[in-house]
Amino acid sequence: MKQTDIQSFATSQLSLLDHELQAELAETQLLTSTHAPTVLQRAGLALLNLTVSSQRTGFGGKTLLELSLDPAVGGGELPEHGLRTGDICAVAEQPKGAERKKEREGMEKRGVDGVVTKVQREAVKVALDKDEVEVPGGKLWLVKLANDVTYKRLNQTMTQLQKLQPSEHSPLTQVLFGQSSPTPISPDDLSTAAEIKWHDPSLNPSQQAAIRFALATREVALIHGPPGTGKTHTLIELILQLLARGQRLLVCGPSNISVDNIVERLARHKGIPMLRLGHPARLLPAVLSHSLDVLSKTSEAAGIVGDVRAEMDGKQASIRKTRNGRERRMIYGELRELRREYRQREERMVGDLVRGSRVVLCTLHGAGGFHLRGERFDVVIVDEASQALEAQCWIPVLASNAPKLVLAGDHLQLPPTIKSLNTKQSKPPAKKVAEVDTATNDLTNLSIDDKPESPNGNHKNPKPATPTLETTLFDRLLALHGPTLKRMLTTQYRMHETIMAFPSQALYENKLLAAEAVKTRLLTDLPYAVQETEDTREPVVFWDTQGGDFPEKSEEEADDETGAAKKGRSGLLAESKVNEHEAAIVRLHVGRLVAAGVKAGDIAIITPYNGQLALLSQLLKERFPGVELGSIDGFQGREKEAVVVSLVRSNGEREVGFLGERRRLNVAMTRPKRHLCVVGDSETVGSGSKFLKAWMLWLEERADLRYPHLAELQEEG
Ligand SMILES: Nc1ncnc2c1ncn2[C@@H]1O[C@H](COP(=O)(O)OP(=O)(O)OP(=O)(O)O)[C@@H](O)[C@H]1O
Repeated sequence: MKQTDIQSFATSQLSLLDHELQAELAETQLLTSTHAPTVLQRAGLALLNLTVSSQRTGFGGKTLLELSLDPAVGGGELPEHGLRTGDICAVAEQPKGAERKKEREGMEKRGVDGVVTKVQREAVKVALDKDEVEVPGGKLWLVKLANDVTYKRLNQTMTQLQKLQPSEHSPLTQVLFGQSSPTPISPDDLSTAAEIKWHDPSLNPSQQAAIRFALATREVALIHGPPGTGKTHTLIELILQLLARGQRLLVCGPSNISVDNIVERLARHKGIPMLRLGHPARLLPAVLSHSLDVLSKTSEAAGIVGDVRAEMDGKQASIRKTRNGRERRMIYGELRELRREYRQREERMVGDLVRGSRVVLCTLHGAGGFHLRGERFDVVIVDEASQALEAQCWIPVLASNAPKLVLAGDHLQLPPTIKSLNTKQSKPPAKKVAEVDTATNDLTNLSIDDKPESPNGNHKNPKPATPTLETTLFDRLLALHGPTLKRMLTTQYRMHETIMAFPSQALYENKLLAAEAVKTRLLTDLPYAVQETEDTREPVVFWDTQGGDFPEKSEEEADDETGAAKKGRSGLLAESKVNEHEAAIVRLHVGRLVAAGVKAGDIAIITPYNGQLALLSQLLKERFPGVELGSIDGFQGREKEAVVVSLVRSNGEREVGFLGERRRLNVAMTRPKRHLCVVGDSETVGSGSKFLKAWMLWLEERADLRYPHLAELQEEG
């Protein structure tokens, strides 16, 4: 790519991002203006009948509100709601009665915006965005807003990229855009890397090779980690090795959980000066002690900052007590002064902490915060890079000024969540970008993509198609520079070798090996008593429902038949697929596993369709408490001893919908350790794509095959 290509890349990303934002804003606005508050609450978009139970000063000098149920409605535990830490929301007076609609239209104007910082059983905490706002009185509600913060930062980043002058293109940027080729790794570099003293002597050869490669690389290295191959394990060793070479590192992941995972493991190695940037409310307990907020409380400078904070808390409390307008204004004035002072002191202290850290860890988004301004790093490491938008990856790249980038991920699992509330498949969906860690399970719109693609990337094509938002940096670099840029981890520590066989053959060039410890592990080898049955001795079971007796239905058809009320679903939130007979097979199979002694907590049921998920929950939750139910997408990154997959699609038209996305199927079939049970119609599913056809044939040959009979199901059910 030439200079103009970098510009046009950034320009096209900006326009795609804007398009997404507009779609999201339109959707949220439509939902909140056309639906009653109770409907929004059931749909997970609002929380009603709240009151401010406390108000104080939080990190960054922001006002923190604690909202609990109004005692007038009985107080106590909050009802089920969909608000999560990190959600952007408005706190506003709850509209009532006939004026409801009119009032809601003005809601955003009257309410105050903030971010959810903590969700508890009886309270939700919100950090307000603006400094001087009057918190509305009376009965309040909390409404989710479109998350434009994410977009704003992506937008800033792409604008920065767009404006880079050719003289400002670092060698890394040039390689990332194909203006130059990666520097060949010299024998000198490799021989230095050969003298490695490993912290973890148990690393396997492919992990060692990936680390040597990443150490020797000048600009960019990709570590390709198929399921269970110890990608994070490898990154920890890489981080230790880079530190031993005196390098300063910025380590990021797309979600808080991906970052915390690394912090937790790194923390086991004593004495590493590391700092976790990010809001403490979102952090795991073990990670907290390395987080900025805690360090700033315990460090020396914290005393001085704490004094101002206490004074501010006092003022906040007195605001809520006084009703006198003049007095309130005066207190607000004083608060403003204090806040300014607080911020100055805090920034100085934070600056010291950041400068003193050799490893800074944060989300990709978090790397764009002011804390890193002007900081320099030697290497940026991004874990789960194939689950991040390319624009997100540019945040730490530009913020860190680092000459070297290491991306770890698996581009053959699901890409970042780009989704829409509009689930009609017939028209092109308006998509939205969701924060990966707050992703819900609405899956119906991910792109159906079964293009033939070499796992090495299509590097023979020198002109890859114009990247869309979904094209990850990982994918784009593979297409641009080919497989020389990556090293693949090949020993997996999760699956029985039979479970591994198909994904290895179909997606990973037949290169996966099962580690000795897991290779032949069955449910009967669990560390507790499990009876040997025709199920527990099989690593892979396939219930083939072909023949037309197990038809799918749209969720609406199923509801109409049972007369079930559509709880809080509007046209925008509805439309999925269910397969009732398949659900009965799942119940039968799980029942048999449990009867043989497999603990319910060791079993997961996953399906691509929300409708089926709801049905399975109804059927199984009470009967088998402890069995985990989830969407395939939500289960990425997870594992279980036994996994049952319900494929749902069974129809005369042979439509497979988003089963056509092989990366989704890959995730589904690589979650189990000892037992995979697939329930599906080989005729319908096998017609979906070459990949699905191959999978169905493989299952017919290699799995323990079952042909279900309706009568038998009814008997056992
Ligand atoms: N060299 C090794 N020897 C023994 N066990 C290993 C080795 N490398 C990784 N493991 C084990 O494999 C499992 C998976 O490792 P890790 O969590 O790092 O994998 P991952 O690739 O990041 O996971 P995912 O598949 O979710 O991406 C862990 O239980 C880890 O302890």
